[in-house]
Amino acid sequence: MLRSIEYKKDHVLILDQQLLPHETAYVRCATTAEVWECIRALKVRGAPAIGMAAAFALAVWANRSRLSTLPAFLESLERERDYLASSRPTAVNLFWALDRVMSKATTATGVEEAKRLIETEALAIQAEDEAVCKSIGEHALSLLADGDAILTICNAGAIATARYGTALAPLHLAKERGIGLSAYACETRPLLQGGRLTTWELQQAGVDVTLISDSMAAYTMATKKIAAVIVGCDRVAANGDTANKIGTFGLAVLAKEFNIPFYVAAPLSTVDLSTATGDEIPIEERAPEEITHFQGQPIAPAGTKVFNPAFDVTPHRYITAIITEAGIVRNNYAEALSRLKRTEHAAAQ
Ligand SMILES: CSC[C@H]1O[C@H](OP(=O)(O)O)[C@H](O)[C@@H]1O
Repeated sequence: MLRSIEYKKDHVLILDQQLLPHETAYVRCATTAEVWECIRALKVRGAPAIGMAAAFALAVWANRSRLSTLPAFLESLERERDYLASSRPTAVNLFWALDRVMSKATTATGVEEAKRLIETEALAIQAEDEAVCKSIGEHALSLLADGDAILTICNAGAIATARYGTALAPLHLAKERGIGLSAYACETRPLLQGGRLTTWELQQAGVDVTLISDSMAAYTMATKKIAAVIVGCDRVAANGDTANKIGTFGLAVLAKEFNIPFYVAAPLSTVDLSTATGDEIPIEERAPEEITHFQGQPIAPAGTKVFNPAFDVTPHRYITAIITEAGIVRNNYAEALSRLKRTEHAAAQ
C-alpha cells in the first residue's frame, strides 16, 4: 500500500490524493507553504494524515533553519506552527500534532537539540498512528463476522493515515486473515473521496467494494444486508458528538431507522476533550466551485448561491459505539472518553 507521506529530512513527499485513482504522483514539499497548500487543496487529507504532514513540515523547516539562537528559533517555529494551523479548521489532529511537536521543541536547551526533538516527535506520531489504526481494526473486527457487508463514506483508509486507516482498517485486516468482508462506498460528493479513493484503495487490497452515489444510501440499507455503518472522524467532542465528512449525519439517522449499528472509528488523537459538544466544532466551508462545477465544467448557472460545508456533526445519540485503539466505547461517552484520554496522556509521558 502506498504511504500518504514520506519524510526526507530536507523535504517531505506527499501522495497527491487529488490525482488518484488515475495517477500516482508525489508532491515534493520543501517549505511549510508547500505543505500548507497540499493540506488546503486536499492533496493530503484525512485527519491523521493532515497532522502528520504538518508535523513533518515543522521538521523540514527546522532542518533547513539557519537560526543559531534558541529564542529566535522557537519564535520562528511558533510562526510556522500558527501558519500550518490555518490550513483547515475541523480535523483536530492538525492542532494535536503541531502542539505535540511544539511541546517537545520547547524542552530543548539548544537549537540542535530542538531540531532532533522535532524530527523524533514527528516520526513518533507517524509510527504511533500505524499501531493505533491496526488496533482500531482489531477492535472493529470483533464487531463483524465473515460475510458481513459494511457501508462507509469518504475515505478513512490507509492513505488518510499512516497505514490501515480507521474505518477501513477492519477490511484490510480481514483480507489479510481470509475473513470475507465487503464494503459499500458512498461516492462522497463533492470531492468524491469515496468514488476515487476508497474504491481504489480497497480494490488494490483485493477487498470486495461496491460504489454507490450518496443518494443511494437509504435504498442500499433497505435492500442489501448491511451489517454496520463504519465511518471515520475529524473531531470527536468530549460528549461523543462527532464531526466527519458531510453526509455522515444523514447515514447515522438512516442507520437508526434501519436498526443498523453505526460505528465511529476514532483514534484517541481525534478525541478533543477541550471541545465540549458538537456545537463547538468548527465546520470548514469550502469554495462554491466544488459544488457548481465538475472537473472544471460548470453544472449550475453562474452566480448560483452555494452552501458547501465539508463536514457535519453526528450527535452521540445516533452513535452505537466509538471504536478506539484502547477499546470500544458504548454510551456514557463523556466519562469513557475522558478516562481513555487520560490513558493516552499517561502513555505519552
Ligand atoms: C481517518 S480520515 C478521517 C476523515 O477525514 C476526511 O475528511 P477530508 O477528506 O476532508 O480530509 C473524512 O471526513 C474522513 O472520515
